[in-house]
Amino acid sequence: MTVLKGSLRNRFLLSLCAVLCLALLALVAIARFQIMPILLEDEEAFASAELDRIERALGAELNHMRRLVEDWAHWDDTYDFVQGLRPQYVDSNLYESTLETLDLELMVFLDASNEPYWVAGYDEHGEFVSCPGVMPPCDWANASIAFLSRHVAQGLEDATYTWLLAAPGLAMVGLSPIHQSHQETPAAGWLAMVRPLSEPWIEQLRDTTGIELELNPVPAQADLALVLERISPTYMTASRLVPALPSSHALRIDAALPRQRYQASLETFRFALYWTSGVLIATLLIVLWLLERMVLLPLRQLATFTQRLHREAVPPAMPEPLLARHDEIGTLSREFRNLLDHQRQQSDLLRELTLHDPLTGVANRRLFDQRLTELLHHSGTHQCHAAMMIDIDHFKLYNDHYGHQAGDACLITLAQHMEAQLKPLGFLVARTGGEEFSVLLPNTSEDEALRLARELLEAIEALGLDHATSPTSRNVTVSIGIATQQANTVEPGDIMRAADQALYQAKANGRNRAATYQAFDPTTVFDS
Ligand SMILES: Nc1nc2c(ncn2[C@@H]2O[C@H](COP(=O)(O)OP(=O)(O)OP(=O)(O)O)[C@@H](O)[C@H]2O)c(=O)[nH]1
Repeated sequence: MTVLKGSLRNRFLLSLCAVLCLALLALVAIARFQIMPILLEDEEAFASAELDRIERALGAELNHMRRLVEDWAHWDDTYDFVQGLRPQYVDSNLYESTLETLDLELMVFLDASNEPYWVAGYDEHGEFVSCPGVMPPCDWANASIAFLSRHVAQGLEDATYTWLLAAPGLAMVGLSPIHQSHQETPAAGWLAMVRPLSEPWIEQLRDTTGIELELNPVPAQADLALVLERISPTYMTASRLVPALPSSHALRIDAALPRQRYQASLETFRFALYWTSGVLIATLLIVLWLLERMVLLPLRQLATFTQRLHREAVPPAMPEPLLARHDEIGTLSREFRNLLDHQRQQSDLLRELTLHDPLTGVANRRLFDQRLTELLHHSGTHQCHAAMMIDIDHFKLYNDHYGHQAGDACLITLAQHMEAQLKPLGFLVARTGGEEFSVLLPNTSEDEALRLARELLEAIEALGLDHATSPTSRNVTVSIGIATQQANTVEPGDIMRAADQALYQAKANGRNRAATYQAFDPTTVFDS
């Protein structure tokens, strides 16, 4: 069967493809505008939480520093030391291993007038130095000490402070007033401890937090918000500024973070997307297959059947599988078949009407001529056929006497009688005129035709249909003309003209009789 461009199958296929594309577009749009922002937001929250952890770790270090500086500042020996009462303090406490153990770069003792009393620390060459005040070799610490003195001079409350230092180097500072341990006395000075945020210290912070991080001094900015940079699908950097001293600076925490959560979520989403797409495509294919099986295939069968109806001389039968279906197509097929049957019946009836005489029910002239033509054209040269022409004698008188309706009844009675007598023998009786009948007698010789005509004459007279005004008989009688045809070279009209002439002869000879007409010799009329 030819596949039509605009066939239902192609249109469904196109429509389903369009639906599929739209559904996939919708999925992609959902992914792009709904899912991805959620994943990125989640990733931002993750980065923020990681930076919070780093800040908490820094806070814990500052607290540790706070406790350390407070311990030393609230030690009575320190209190005595800054008042010049315990000079041995230096030898017994401020030696190199103390700072090394405490991981300090510098310890500064300020006296009650906020002047440096003692300085101990590592100079720029890494050499441990310890000296009273900011004098060589402790002058390298000038900048830090000046910064601390300035802060203290600004009128700090009597409390312990910790800061992150961004300049001159990365460091953590603890500052505490020096008090006696058990007595409420005014502060005797301040103790400052500076711990460098060295690479080993940062490495330790990395170990503690499990985060790959850097601490970098940057110029101070108003906006301390999180900055996230997605370097690759698997890796990103998150930065946040934390306040530090001096105020012109800030400390930036840079963390390199894995994008595992994002990747895992993305993977899960992709997995779901692929499966959804797969299920969608499979569903559409199944729908197409079902459509093909349940609708398109039977529709094509129905279309093929209707095409064959036009093409084939013998109408084909409706395919049985279509009729057996219990769905709409089955109903349509059955109704279509019923319609066809009805149409055939109607056309049979129409043919019947066009080929039969409506009054008597016997064949009409059209059918008679048709059969006669077929018979003569399909006969061999040795076959002999005969034809009778029958005319009711004095039928005008019958009509005049008994009326037209009785005349009709008479016509019906005679026609039915003749058909009852001749049809079983395979002969065709037709009403070929008003009160004229013709009989076609295939494969019948002249003698046989004559014998049959005599039987018919007798039988009709024996019917005893009264014909009071007939000059021939008291009953209705007929006259019969007979002609035979032996060669198929003669036209159908010739045999009937010959029969007509024989009929004329029968009437001329006195009616209620049969006369034969010998082919091509109208003079040899036999009168019966
Ligand atoms: N009742 C009736 N009469 C018909 C019908 N058809 C033709 N006739 C009548 O048949 C008659 C034929 O008359 P004619 O041709 O003169 O023939 P006829 O009276 O039989 O005379 P002959 O044939 O010479 O014996 C006419 O009166 C027609 O009206 C019909 O269908 N019904």
